[in-house]
Amino acid sequence: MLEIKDLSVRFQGNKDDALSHINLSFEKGEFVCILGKSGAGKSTFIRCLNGLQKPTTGEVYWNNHSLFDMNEEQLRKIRREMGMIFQHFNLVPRLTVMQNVLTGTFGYRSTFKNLLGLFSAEEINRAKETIEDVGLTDQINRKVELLSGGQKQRVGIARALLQQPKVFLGDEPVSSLDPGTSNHIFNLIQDIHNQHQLLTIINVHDVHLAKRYATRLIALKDGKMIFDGRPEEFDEEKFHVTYHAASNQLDELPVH
Ligand SMILES: Nc1ncnc2c1ncn2[C@@H]1O[C@H](COP(=O)(O)OP(=O)(O)OP(=O)(O)O)[C@@H](O)[C@H]1O
Repeated sequence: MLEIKDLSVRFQGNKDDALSHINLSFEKGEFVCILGKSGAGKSTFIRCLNGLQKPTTGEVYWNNHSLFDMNEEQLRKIRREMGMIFQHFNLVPRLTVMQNVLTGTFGYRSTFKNLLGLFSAEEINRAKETIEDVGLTDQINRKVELLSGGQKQRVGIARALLQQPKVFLGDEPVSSLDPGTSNHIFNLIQDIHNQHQLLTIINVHDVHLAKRYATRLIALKDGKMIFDGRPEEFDEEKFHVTYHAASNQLDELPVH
């Protein structure tokens, strides 16, 4: 479904790769968490998957089509199939829950319609259902700036869901939330993942959370993939290597 071949990214002016020769493939139904300490390359990786970040070398294939050979219109179509949620929610604070969620239809509509803010009855009904799915019906007409962090992330999830995505991408979606709320958000993501049989790929700092929900873990360190396996295989030693060991020890470690 999603295939990454020899993907490397080096930002202009940097002497090291942010991502270095990553090879991976993902299938529908997998719940993948990406681990790694700050600066390991997690966000850059997620941004490559939906074409927001162009690699220096390598390819990302979506159902056998190269993302980086596509024109803007083709890429826009693919992005509709990729719902994305963010650490800082990326909502419009002065708009209501309903208005924010309806922006999830933008990928499907002409710019002219977007500017006029026209939504069909069908779109409005679907948005209402999605807001109900994330448990925010009682907040539907409230401005998003008045909501808690957990509620804001629910709006972000509802907006992504309205796109009817096949892939759900998360860039540290619970890093701004307390542990209890993070659990609730992960429960919700898991329910949605199971119900719609998605491919879910999420960056996360909390290893316990990742091990509880993921079916597959990937660890990055200094842009290199140092682990790819089942959550139960990510033991104390792998944890130490991912978060503490010096980078110059990496060459001695096999990739799992
Ligand atoms: N736009 C940019 N220009 C230059 N360097 C960048 C840019 N974006 C990221 N980097 C560098 O690329 C590397 C990987 O960054 P990235 O944000 O992907 O890491 P991360 O694992 O997501 O970190 P965090 O957990 O702190 O969000 C870092 O060394 C970072 O400084």
